[in-house]
Amino acid sequence: MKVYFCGSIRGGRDDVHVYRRIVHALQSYGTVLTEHVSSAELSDRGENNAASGDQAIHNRDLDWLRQSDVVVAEVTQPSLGVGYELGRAVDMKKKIFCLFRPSSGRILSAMIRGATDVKNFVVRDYSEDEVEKVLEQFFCSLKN
Ligand SMILES: O=c1[nH]c(=O)n([C@H]2C[C@H](O)[C@@H](COP(=O)(O)O)O2)cc1CO
Repeated sequence: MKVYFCGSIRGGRDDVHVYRRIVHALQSYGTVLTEHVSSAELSDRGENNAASGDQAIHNRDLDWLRQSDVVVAEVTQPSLGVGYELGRAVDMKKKIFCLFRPSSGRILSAMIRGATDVKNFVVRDYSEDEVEKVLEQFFCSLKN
């Protein structure tokens, strides 16, 4: 199974420790195409500060998105890139699982929570200590 993981980069790296934990858990279900999103070495400058590098990042990520079987997004830290990826993934009819931590005090965008359709677009509120369990439940549900 190929998993596309989305997490904030230029939107802010406050949650990178959570992304690390999610990617580690996801690797027990398949190949994570976007492992770099969880790298502690990647700052909020992104992979490449030169504007010319952005098109390469965009095109590579869209290729990976097309190849993926499932999209998992940590959406607590607002990110334009993650929102864009999710919109494109909906258009590609991907299975999408969004994870949000209410303990952040934030209120998730209506354009994400409101996209829930139970079958292909699931938004799950969770706390960090239950992340592995929540992912296990999601991947089990894919088998049914
Ligand atoms: O350097 C990058 N590499 C990269 O793969 N992305 C993708 C993957 C992330 O899920 C998402 C983050 O978007 P943003 O940088 O707007 O927070 O975009 C985004 C950037 C920088 O925008």
